[in-house]
Amino acid sequence: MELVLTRKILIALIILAGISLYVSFIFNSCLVTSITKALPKWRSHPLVLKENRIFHYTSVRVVSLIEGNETDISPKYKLFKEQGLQPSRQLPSALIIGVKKGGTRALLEFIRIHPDVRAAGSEVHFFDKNYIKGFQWYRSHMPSTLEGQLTIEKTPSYFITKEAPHRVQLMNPSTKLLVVVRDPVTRAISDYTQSISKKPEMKPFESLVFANGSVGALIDTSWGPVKLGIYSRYLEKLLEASCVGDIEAVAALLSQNTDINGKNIVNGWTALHWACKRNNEEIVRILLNSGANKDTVNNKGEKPVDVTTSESIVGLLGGTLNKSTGNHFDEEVGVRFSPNYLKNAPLNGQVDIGRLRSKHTDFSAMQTTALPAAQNDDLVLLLRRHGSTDPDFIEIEIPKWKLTYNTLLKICCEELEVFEGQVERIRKLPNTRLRKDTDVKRLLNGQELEIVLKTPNDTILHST
Ligand SMILES: Nc1ncnc2c1ncn2[C@@H]1O[C@H](COP(=O)(O)OS(=O)(=O)O)[C@@H](OP(=O)(O)O)[C@H]1O
Repeated sequence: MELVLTRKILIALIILAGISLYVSFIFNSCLVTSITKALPKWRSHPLVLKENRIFHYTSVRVVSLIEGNETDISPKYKLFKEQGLQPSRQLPSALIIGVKKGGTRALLEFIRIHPDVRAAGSEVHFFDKNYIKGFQWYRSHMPSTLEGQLTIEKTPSYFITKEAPHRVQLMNPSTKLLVVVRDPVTRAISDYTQSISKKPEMKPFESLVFANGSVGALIDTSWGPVKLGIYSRYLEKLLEASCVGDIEAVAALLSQNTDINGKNIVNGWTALHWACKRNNEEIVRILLNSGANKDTVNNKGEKPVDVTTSESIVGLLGGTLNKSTGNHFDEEVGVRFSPNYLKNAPLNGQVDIGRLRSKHTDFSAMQTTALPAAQNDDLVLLLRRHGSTDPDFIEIEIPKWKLTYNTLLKICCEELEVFEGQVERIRKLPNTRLRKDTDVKRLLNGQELEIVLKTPNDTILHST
């Protein structure tokens, strides 16, 4: 009996060993086949080449946009995350830019109820106080969004920040701007109430709002809370600066050797007259750099300098401010002012630059596109900081018409978050130093650039 049992166990063990051997053989054969199949691929595309490709062409620094998001407790965000969707941070496509005490917080809160809207919680103050920190910094302050969701931010002081419109335009010309206004009197009271809550020693409202402090006198329109309530004063500048396409159109035309001093056949105005009239310093600079004649007179005998109210433009033109020009805000009569933008509304919403506009087919194409054609005419450059531990390049885009050494330097500094004064040189890789505008104008798409800093250890303002 015992002998029979031992034999049975022996047979079972032999069968088990046979099965194990067979399974092991099959498994190993599969492995060998896959490795053999994979090897030729590795030989023709070595891993090291792949890494080089990433090294050379990665355009955006790899930053985790999901980790470190513990503070984001929005239920809808959690829900999306649970569904395995990958959110990322985007620059805002809409901004609530003012006005202070106009109900901007309420507006933002109402809009963000929509599930496809995500908003930065607090005021980011990028276009006024934090612009130097660069767009990467700005983006890092935005909430995570999914594809199709809209990012929105509110900072009421953008409305009164002179540089804000141009800066927003540089970020994205099609950014939607929302302004909520309120009865200027109640707005002023609300503004004052907030100030006095912080500074209880402030004088009473009545003694600040009237010109000489006595009730019933003229309103002091230079006092902040009143001044801010004269909305059209700020709106006018905003609307002017929002004529995005025209700045680029002027440059596009100039690049085609158009008649820079061409006059409008009806009023004799030149492009420089219009740029001055609209206090558009950037266009004035472009025109002057391109050889515009500042002494050309229109049919009324006015030079460009005679139609501007901007002291800085007057400085550029080397003249004196014409106080008798009826276009400037008349401070002495308080709230009486001339709405330039409406009074001189250009045809089709575009600056009148005389015959230049109709001369060029490229230009007429620009009128019909939502984004200026110059956007398609951007030069894409690859940029990194010399000696950085991060070897990746980032992509930067510069409109070709804007290509000057200074513009390039400015954009590079903004992108890499360094001060211009810290830059020792801009190097076109592998070994050419860029020195002047003509060097920059010769750059081609995809050119790799390095910013070399004077003191590498002290240059990073913000780590990413
Ligand atoms: N829905 C709605 N409609 C009208 N007014 C409203 C609304 N919601 C808020 N408010 C009033 O707006 C004032 C605050 O404005 P802001 O949010 O723009 O303030 S801030 O600039 O961000 O500090 C503040 O005004 P005061 O109470 O007079 O100070 C709010 O009461």
